[in-house]
Amino acid sequence: MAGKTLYEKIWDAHVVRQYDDGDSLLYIDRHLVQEVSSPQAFAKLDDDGHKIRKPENHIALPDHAVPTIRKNATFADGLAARQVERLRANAINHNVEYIAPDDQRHGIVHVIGPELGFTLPGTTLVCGDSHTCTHGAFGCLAFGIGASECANVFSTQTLRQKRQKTMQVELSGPLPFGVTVKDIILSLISQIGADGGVGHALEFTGSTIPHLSMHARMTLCNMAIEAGSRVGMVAVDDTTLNFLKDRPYAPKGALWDLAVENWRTLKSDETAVYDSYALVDVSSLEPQISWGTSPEQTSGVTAHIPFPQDEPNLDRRRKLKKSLEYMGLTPGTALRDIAIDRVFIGSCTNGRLEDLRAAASVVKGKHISKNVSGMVVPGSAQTRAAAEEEGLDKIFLDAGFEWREAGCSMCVGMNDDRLSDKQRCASTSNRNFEGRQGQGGRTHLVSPQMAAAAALTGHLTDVREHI
Ligand SMILES: CC(C)[C@H](C(=O)O)[C@@H](O)C(=O)O
Ligand code: SF4
Repeated sequence: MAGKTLYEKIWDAHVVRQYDDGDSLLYIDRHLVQEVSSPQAFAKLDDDGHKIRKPENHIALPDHAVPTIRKNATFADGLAARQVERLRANAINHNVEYIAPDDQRHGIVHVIGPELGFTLPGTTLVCGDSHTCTHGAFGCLAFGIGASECANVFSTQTLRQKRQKTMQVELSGPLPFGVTVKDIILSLISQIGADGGVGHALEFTGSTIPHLSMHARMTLCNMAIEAGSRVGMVAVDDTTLNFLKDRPYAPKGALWDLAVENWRTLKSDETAVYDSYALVDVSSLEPQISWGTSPEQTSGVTAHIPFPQDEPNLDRRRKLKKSLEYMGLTPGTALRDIAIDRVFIGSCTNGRLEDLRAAASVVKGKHISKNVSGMVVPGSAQTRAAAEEEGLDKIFLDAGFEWREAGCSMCVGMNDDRLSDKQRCASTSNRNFEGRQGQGGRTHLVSPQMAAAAALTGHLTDVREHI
């Protein structure tokens, strides 16, 4: 008999009820609540006269709309200010722990969940945010949900869900010089497409994984949703356990030992069968750059902008033309010749300490191009403090970058950090949709090292020539 995949193990352990149509009612262990997606859920709760069933299983914090200059902070607009204030009021009203922007534990939900040890292996964790897949790096079943689902989790601590198919994504070989996990996941998405993972829970496996830190695994799982998959997972190993030990919300003492015993079983059985399979030959990768308006429109740094007439599929050809028009790019241009105006280093994809270290190592002792304005935004207050302890802030400031406070910042145009019309940005975030970083703004997704190198030269460039 076939064994179970990691996804199936955690799923089965959380089924409360099985419905005739194949849906399952799942028990939800933990819920992260942010300001953009929660107002309707709290309103529904209040309208129905319901209380939150287990307030201690939820943490609320604002990240999307918070200004990243906190002193004399002004909000981008009335909506942003209202969202943050409503979250605070709703959380207090419902006895949910609220982490304010000036709290030392503050940050982007997907950065602080793991930092606090709120994200734990074997659990189900949800948030009204599509990048909740990030937490799957800890061998937990984490996925983004909609506002009405948030209301269900509040009042019942359960969710009715359809079980996904499973996809094994094998990463093979060591990371070459100058190549990072960001390049792995961008390359996977360009290979299988932005819809390649639809209906599937991805599990990243293979010889590359044991060498990846938790920070790197989170970057990997963060972008599962950009391949169309709500879930991205990595099995538990010593790296996972070492990261979590002694974190504030992680179990302690005998409970820790008991938990570890259970968590060690959180890997797919040898005999497990996945519904589909993809392979990334990591050892042959080069640094990647997205050049279009979907993360799948990505190529290696040595490539050129494609010619739409070479695309045989008419629908794809039309989309390609439209992307290049929006991006203001001419077919045949070398990616390395594209001049940029701005650099953004941050987000829940690449705003963690290792990312900042990597970017700092490229710009140390140098100065960014006079044509570029650069911004570094740590993913959390703790990340910011740790970076300052190592002097990374000084390296960035000396190089001409701005050093901001934690938040989603220019990953998404919901706060003051935005691109203006036609501004071009090398960004470490995860989405390059039209208008994502500000109306008319043009985004190139890259790794932190690649973003740092682009800041130095004023154009997209190959980081391998700068380290
Ligand atoms: C605003 C929020 C709900 C959204 C998401 O669902 O992911 C945002 O975080 C994003 O990255 O696009
Ligand atoms: S940093 Fe970007 S991707 Fe992550 S939660 Fe915020 S807006 Fe979404």
